Amino acid sequence: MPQKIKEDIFFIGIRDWDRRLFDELIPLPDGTSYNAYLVKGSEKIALIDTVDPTKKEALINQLKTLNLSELDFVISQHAEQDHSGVLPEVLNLYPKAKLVTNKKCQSLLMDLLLIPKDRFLIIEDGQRLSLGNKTLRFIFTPWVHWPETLCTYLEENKILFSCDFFGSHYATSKLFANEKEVYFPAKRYYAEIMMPFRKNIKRNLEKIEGFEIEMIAPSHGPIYFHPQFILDAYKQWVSDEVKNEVIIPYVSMHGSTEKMVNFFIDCLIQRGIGVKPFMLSKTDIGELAMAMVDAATIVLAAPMVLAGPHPLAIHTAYLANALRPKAKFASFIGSYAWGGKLLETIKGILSNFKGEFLEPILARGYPKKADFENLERLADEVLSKHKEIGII
Ligand SMILES: Cc1cc2nc3c(=O)[nH]c(=O)nc-3n(C[C@H](O)[C@H](O)[C@H](O)COP(=O)(O)O)c2cc1C
Repeated sequence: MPQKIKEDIFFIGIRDWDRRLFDELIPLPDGTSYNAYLVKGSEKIALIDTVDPTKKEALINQLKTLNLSELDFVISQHAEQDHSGVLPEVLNLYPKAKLVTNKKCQSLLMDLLLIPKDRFLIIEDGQRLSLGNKTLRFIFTPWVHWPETLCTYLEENKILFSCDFFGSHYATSKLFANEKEVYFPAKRYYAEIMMPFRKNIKRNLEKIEGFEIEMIAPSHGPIYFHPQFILDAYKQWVSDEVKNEVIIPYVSMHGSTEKMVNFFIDCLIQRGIGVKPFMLSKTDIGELAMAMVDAATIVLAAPMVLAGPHPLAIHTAYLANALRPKAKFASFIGSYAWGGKLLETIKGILSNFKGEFLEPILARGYPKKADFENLERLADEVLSKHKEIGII
């Protein structure tokens, strides 16, 4: 059933309580929601985004419940199918409706969903669209997280419809966000989806700060009734500030690397450094991504397998490189028996990393006295680097 947000403004999103994987990659411990919104002006009616195609019927039913004789505009803020996937059906149902979006989104929608060109009404950055007593203003916010992304500001009610920006994969019966509940799902979402575009997010945050915002209505997760909380959280996440923390994603087949990792964890704790280990064969990669939002140092740990790093370490290095965390230091711990290309392979994958590589520690087989001494030395170096940048 549609839920009223304010007079003539409705949430007609769908909660996907049971979904456990997104993009065939991202774990969804809390499910998700696809939020569509309906805005009724005195003269025109606009739908903002649709839902994932798997929830097509549920959205159409919500629209039918509202008894609309016609829909004038369908705003598409993002071409990805979890928001655009039901556009073809909606446009069929309301043949007079114009699909309102920017040129980039038009081009993507034509290719992804085969929407004919004559259905579009193309808008420019900052343009207004009058619904009578309500006015929509479009704010282009590129790269949150695709090139075409835009937000819609409802001027009279000071509501920012932000699509994926500020979203969270969090299915909840609450329409409005409870700050404590939504903080970690929103941070996880930022880490997985937004972090690679940190610099763009920063620019877009500054851009929307020019608007007086009383409510943020994203396209995943609950609505922010007190948006300052999520704006402040985003400012912190996109800042260059890092925390006195070391993340250790690790894998070990026969216990040698694990022994080194456990010893290194103790060394760091003794030096007053926060540690977050992640055993790669078990970890939820969303948790790992979330830890990458603010850790100062990442130390990957893995043994040699078939002349290179263990494949799980390769996968993680690839992911970390793509997510572009703001870590300032990185290193490697591992074990081998006869040789191969371990460090070269990892460093080659981490091509986006612009920080400093600290001397890695490789043990031949099970770690021995000299290896433990080297791990102590690496912990000392991490300590002095964290002191150098003023986080201890
Ligand atoms: C399937 C497999 C392949 C391996 N390939 C290599 C290799 O190419 N080069 C090498 O130096 N060691 C290789 N090793 C040996 C391991 O790197 C070595 O035993 C290491 O100490 C294992 O560390 P772990 O106890 O943390 O798993 C291989 C081991 C296994 C089980």
